[in-house]
This record gives sequence, C-alpha cells and structure tokens, in this order.
Amino acid sequence: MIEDIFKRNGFDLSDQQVELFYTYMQELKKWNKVHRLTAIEEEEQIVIRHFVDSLTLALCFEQKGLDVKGKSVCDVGSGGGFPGVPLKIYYGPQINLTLVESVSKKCAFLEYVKAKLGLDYRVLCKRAEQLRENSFDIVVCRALGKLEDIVPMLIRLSREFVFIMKGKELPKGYEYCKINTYDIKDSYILFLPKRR
Ligand SMILES: C[S@@+](CC[C@H](N)C(=O)[O-])C[C@H]1O[C@@H](n2cnc3c(N)ncnc32)[C@H](O)[C@@H]1O
Repeated sequence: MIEDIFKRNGFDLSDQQVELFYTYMQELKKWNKVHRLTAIEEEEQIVIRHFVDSLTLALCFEQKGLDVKGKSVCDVGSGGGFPGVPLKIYYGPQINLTLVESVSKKCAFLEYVKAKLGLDYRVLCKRAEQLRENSFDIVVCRALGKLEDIVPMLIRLSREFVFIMKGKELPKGYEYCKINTYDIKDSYILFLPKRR
C-alpha cells in the first residue's frame, strides 16, 4: 500500500525506505492513542497527507534547482515529524537534519522514532526563537502559524532558503512552487531566498 501510493505520486522508494515509513506509521498510530499527534488516523490518509505531502518539498527543491546534498536542514514546529522525518527517510545521510519542537511530549516521540527507525537527526526541544541567527542552510515548516509571525523568525534562522508549506492557500507577494501529484493537488510551497 505505502509503496503504491508513493509510486503513483512519482516517488520510487527502496524496500528499506518503505519499511521505515511503515514502522513510522505504526508508531504514529500507537502514540496517537495517548498523545494525539495527528487528527489523521486512517493509514492511507497518513501516507498521503503526511508522508507524500512532506515529500512534495523534495519536488520544490528540484523545481528551484536546489541540490540539498550536504546541507543542514531544519524543520521548525515539527510536531509528529512533518515534514522533517519523511525528508530524512527520503534523503538519508545526504541531509543533516534538525527538528525543532517546543512541546516536550512531541519531542519525546521524535526521539523515540529516531531510535526506533535508526535515523540520524537532532531534536531541539525548545522554541525556535531561542536559536541563534543563521543556524541552518535551509529552514522548512508546515502548519507552523501566521506568516507575519513566522517569516521573520524563519528568515533569521536560515543562511540560504526558507520553504513554507501552505497547502491550498497562496498568499500574495511570494515566490512559490505549485505542487500537483496524483494525490496532492494544487498545493503551494512558499520559497524565500535569504537576501543578504
Ligand atoms: C500545527 S502543528 C504542525 C506540526 C507539523 N509541522 C505538521 O505539519 O504536522 C505546529 C507545531 O509547531 C510547534 N511550534 C509552534 N511554534 C513553535 C516555535 N516557535 N518553536 C518551536 N515549535 C513551535 C507546536 O508545538 C506544534 O507541535
């Protein structure tokens, strides 16, 4: 099921990546019973609306001609791990990933997933505002908050680019990627190059 959904959306994953996504989904469902990490509970919907949606960022990186190899990537307000954890499963050691999350029970889940899946990323359990300026090459987020509040904070953290996943909404005045895959239609990712 997981493999087919990724495939029809244009992502060819290895058996090992499919296995990691499967384990991640099981843990998400298990922890959700107690910690309410996501409102989405149906497996197919978890794959589409969390996993595939997170990987649409990779399509935007490609559209913008961005090679992420060797880059430090930060997912701010990662929650249950989106989009950061799917990106790590997809890119593996090519990216150096940090997840920033201010709620400790969510941090505990992200640490647990890291150990369970054997992934190499860092979890910073704090508010992004507490981090130093220019800490990461690329800063990404999904469902973090109002643009006027988050844009200055994200730009401050990044050295190169900020990507903000907006879904169906396209605010005026931003560069963007428009994503269209089999399951994800007309979804927007804002692209903010850091201007020095
Ligand atoms: C609506 S959830 C989205 C979670 C995930 N990005 C997703 O798309 O499923 C927003 C998350 O951001 C975290 N958050 C909000 N503001 C933050 C900040 N300034 N620094 C760190 N985490 C923050 C919240 O605790 C919450 O887990």
